[in-house]
Amino acid sequence: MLRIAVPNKGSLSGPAAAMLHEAGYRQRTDAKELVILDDANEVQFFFLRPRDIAVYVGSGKLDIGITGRDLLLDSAAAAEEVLQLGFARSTFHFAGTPGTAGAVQDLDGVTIATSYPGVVEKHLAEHGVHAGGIVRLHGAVETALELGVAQVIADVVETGTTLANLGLQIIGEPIMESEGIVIRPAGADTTDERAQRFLRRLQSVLVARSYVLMDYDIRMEGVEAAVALTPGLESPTVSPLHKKGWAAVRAMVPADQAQSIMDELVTVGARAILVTRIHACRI
Ligand SMILES: Nc1ncnc2c1ncn2[C@@H]1O[C@H](COP(=O)(O)OP(=O)(O)OP(=O)(O)O)[C@@H](O)[C@H]1O
Ligand SMILES: O=P(O)(O)OC[C@H]1O[C@H](OP(=O)(O)OP(=O)(O)O)[C@H](O)[C@@H]1O
Ligand SMILES: [Mg+2]
Repeated sequence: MLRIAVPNKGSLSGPAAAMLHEAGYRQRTDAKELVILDDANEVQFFFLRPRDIAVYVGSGKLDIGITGRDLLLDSAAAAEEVLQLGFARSTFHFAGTPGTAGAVQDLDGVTIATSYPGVVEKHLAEHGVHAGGIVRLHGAVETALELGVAQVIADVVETGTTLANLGLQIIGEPIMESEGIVIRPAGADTTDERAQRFLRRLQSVLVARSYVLMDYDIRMEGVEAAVALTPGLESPTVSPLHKKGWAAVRAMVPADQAQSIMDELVTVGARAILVTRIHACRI
């Protein structure tokens, strides 16, 4: 039985549950369920606080976990990233009232409030900066400035709305980029078939979401120019049409390029171009 840690709340939990459902795994129907067994797939899911997931996986008590890259780094757990999932994307920044500081080098002796002291301490050490102190908070970190708990904050920024609403400005370069990731214990057996199967299923969801299937008809003499536009993953399927001198082509194309590829295909003579969503796949 593969034991997998899944975020039980916060920005990671909804997208993680949706991805696992799409990958064919049983998910909980009640948010109060903390452990569920998916017998058919031989996995057990443990719904844990996102911040604790790297700790459990790093200790080897669980085989795999879904968490945020920033949470993994903050925990300093002996776990490693094995797959990026593309959701809960955020950037981690220092911020303060305008004029407080221009770069990380200006933070010598400055008090910094954050929910991610591990990430901040590592970044300061890399830049040889000695803060005046780090105040650990569990949320609503931006408010620490108005309440005088710290002079600067370090926090997650997604749209920048929270900072803008409080009249705060980003200081210096991003500390790190984060997103939902899959982690395994450091040095875990990479040939473990059960873990590989789980990772393959999630990778397949990522591919199914980011590609579409494109079909079109084209005269034989136009096939080479057309397949150059739709090379597919391996190579496109080209089949003869009943009408002499014509072929049908089928290829996977990146979903976000589908419209521009269709524009190009029309110029090389393609007709009846159809785009279909991919429900599931294995590549
Ligand atoms: N507004 C946001 N947009 C995108 N990702 C976010 C956002 N806020 C937090 N995250 C990401 O979510 C993960 C933190 O999850 P966690 O559940 O601890 O906090 P949360 O999503 O802010 O939830 P809450 O604050 O309600 O507890 C981190 O990887 C972080 O980068
Ligand atoms: O750039 P934005 O789009 O405004 O998003 C960033 C905000 O979202 C998160 O807060 P959350 O709502 O999770 O509350 P919290 O601070 O209590 O964690 C994060 O801590 C920032 O405050
Ligand atoms: Mg939050």
